[in-house]
Amino acid sequence: MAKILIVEARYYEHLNDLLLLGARAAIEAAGQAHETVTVPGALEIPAAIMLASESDRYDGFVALGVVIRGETYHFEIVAGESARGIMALTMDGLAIGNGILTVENEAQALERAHPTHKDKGGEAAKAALALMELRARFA
Ligand SMILES: Nc1c(NC[C@H](O)[C@H](O)[C@H](O)CO)[nH]c(=O)[nH]c1=O
Ligand SMILES: CC(=O)[C@@H](O)COP(=O)(O)O
Repeated sequence: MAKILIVEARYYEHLNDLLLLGARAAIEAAGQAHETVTVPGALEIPAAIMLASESDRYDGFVALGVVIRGETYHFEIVAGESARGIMALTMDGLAIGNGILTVENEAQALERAHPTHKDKGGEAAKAALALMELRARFA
């Protein structure tokens, strides 16, 4: 059984709960195991994945979080740099699904976080599982 580490940036509690529901359901439907760790914000997710990957305990990773645009340029930094960090780790060979929502408002986030709506948490988990399968195929 493979083990996936879910790294969640718990910036919006209720939205993260929905993303977690979807991600965990997808992993369990695939018959795999999961653990979850929490970081303060999306900017900390890439570092948390990097640190966890050094343990060799996990076969894949799912990044979950919500970044909602505010008044300043900080949205671009948080959204862009968390995505860039995750992509860099993915290109370094880690199987990571990116479920960090980068949206204009809470309504957009809710629609995408809800597992019975756009289920971006489940989508990210399925992406990580797909990369894990590809890695096994090419091994
Ligand atoms: N505004 C949001 C943040 N900001 C916090 C950063 O992610 C980071 O934790 C801080 O800059 C300290 O390094 N994080 C989110 O996940 N979502 C936001 O909307
Ligand atoms: C995405 C953010 O960092 C944002 O929530 C922060 O809000 P503000 O730009 O108004 O400080």
